[in-house]
Amino acid sequence: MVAGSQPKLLDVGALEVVYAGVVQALRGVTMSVGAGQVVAVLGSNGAGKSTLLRAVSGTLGMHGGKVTAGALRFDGAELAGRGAADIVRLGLVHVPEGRRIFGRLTVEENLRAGGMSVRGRAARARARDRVYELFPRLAERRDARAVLLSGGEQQMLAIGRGLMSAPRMLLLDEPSLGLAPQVIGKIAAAIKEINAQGVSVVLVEQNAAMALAISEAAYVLELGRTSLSGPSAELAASDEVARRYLAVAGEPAPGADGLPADDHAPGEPADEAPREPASPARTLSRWQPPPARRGLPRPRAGVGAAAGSGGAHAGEPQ
Ligand SMILES: Nc1ncnc2c1ncn2[C@@H]1O[C@H](COP(=O)(O)OP(=O)(O)OP(=O)(O)O)[C@@H](O)[C@H]1O
Repeated sequence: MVAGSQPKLLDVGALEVVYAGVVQALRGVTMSVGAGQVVAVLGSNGAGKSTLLRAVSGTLGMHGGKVTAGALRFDGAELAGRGAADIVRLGLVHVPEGRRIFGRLTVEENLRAGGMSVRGRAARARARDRVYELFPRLAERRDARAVLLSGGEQQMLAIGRGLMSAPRMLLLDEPSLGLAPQVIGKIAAAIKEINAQGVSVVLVEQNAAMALAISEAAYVLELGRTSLSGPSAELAASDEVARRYLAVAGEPAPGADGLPADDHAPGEPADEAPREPASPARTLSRWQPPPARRGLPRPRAGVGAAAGSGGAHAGEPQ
């Protein structure tokens, strides 16, 4: 069971999406997110994760995609046929992959752009202050042009900009992409804090260890279908997920709370990894079945102890 005991805020039912009239990207994906939950969506490159977020946020059209079947509801409201701006007004905000911030604008100006739909100067100032409280580093760099920020700071800014319209749910697409482990820990901690402040989160990630550590429930997509779903702890403990998505030979996964031991201030040079996935081994798309591990440590304590764990099952999670 994923969200049965809580009222469902987001309901996706048997969703099918086609790009350019020919590429079938989603083939009947069902997902539900309860109010106050963090739900992770995992899967390899091309599995359909970004497509799922685009469908929910009404941005598929910008990419030449179209929902061809299925249901999409947010807090009971039908999302089909609504434009992206209308969906933001409902309280659903999408932070797409790749930190699409305005490089030539300052941090403050980027945040202002994110709050344009918010009525009232005082409400906008409150939202901005909340972002600066969450990310003190952004406050320090408020007058810096976004292009000069480190990768971690840019990701904070992308999330902060999404928070400016005071969403009820954030759709985060790969916030850890290209960041060093200690920065990923900071992003994970921020997601937990945002959630603690009452915002539900759908977290698309290739960093399965981080995503499972901070989410309550998770869905695994494969070739446009849900192949596994269940409580995150059960998925993390299942042999199949460990074998396919948590195989990190010799590299520590984030701690059980998703936080790193290291606590560098964001923006320091050590923060930013080269702009590519931090490690092939922890990136689902590039993960290859490891050769015989020859005594290498298991990636997480307890992983693999529950082969075929009852909580991780295909399709509908209920
Ligand atoms: N704009 C597009 N036009 C045509 N096909 C697309 C488009 N965007 C995605 N696709 C295809 O849809 C499928 C799902 O892609 P999607 O980007 O949703 O996967 P993903 O799981 O998010 O992968 P990644 O981790 O690489 O972003 C893939 O086959 C992809 O090639």
